[in-house]
Amino acid sequence: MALIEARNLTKIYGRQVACREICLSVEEGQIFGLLGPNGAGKSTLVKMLVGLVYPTAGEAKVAGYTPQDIRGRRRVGFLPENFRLHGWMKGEELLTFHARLAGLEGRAASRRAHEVLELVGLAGEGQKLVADYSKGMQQRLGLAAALVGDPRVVFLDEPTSALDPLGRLQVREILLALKEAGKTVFLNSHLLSEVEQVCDRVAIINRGTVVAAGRLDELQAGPATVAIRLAGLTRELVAELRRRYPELQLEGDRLTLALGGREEIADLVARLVAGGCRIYEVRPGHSSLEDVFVHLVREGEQVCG
Ligand SMILES: Nc1ncnc2c1ncn2[C@@H]1O[C@H](COP(=O)(O)OP(=O)(O)OP(=O)(O)O)[C@@H](O)[C@H]1O
Repeated sequence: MALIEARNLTKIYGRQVACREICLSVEEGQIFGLLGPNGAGKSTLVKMLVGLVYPTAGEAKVAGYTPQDIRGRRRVGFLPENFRLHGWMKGEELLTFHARLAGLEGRAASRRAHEVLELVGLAGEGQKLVADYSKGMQQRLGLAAALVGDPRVVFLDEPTSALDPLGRLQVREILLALKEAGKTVFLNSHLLSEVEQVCDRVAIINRGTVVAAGRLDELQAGPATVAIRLAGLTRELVAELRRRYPELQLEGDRLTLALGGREEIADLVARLVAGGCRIYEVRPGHSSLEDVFVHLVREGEQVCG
């Protein structure tokens, strides 16, 4: 069942098109990653999905309701990118306040505040003023506030930008625990390695348009490389291969080629063997998410000038 659905979502600010006819759907229990360069429209898309910005055109459903519907909002947690928490409140007080807003009362609200403080690694810091928290601690507190109402769907806009490597690891663990508990997570992140490690599906947007979407292995299934250790390669065979693979490199007994896809490897090896080569090692490489991202964003720049 799709818990997040966007159909032709478009947002135009004056003459600036922030999002153009975005379609996507996220199944229940998935961690979905949204990637894109600065200004691509990621935050605008999230703001439309959580009901903070009205779309110019198109529609969205989150947890079965339109983003403005209070019944849907009760099921949604949100950590905005540039959030400001009340500095004059203590951490625990702020979370108890958010727990009350989410409908919990009295002891249940303070118990839940304790639980989420612990979940984000701030147990023992709840009596400090939020203004005295470090940036990373404030980000953890923001994440705790997003989770305090036990939402079914969580939108996190750059949740680890202020965190050290250990903090990032903890957030990844929290995201995986949320998935384990059946929650749906929509993650905006610049950190490709983070997305690669936790997301089931990914969309890449550039200049307000989705330029790729799918499972990570599908996105990475495009151009591939292969490194082959071999003996007996003749000049004629090298010339033949170079016509087909202009980026061919030969160093000692190691031949490296850029292929159109991994499925070409079997035919390539068969041709080498038929040409009299002995093969010692075949090592396929796949394109990283970074390769895919850079390729798509650069391609977009060339098309748009
Ligand atoms: N309130 C606004 N008024 C006018 N233009 C806006 C507004 N919010 C965003 N934009 C424009 O819409 C485009 C998309 O911005 P958005 O913040 O959604 O991008 P982003 O992908 O989240 O960027 P970043 O990664 O830098 O946070 C940008 O050109 C931005 O200048």
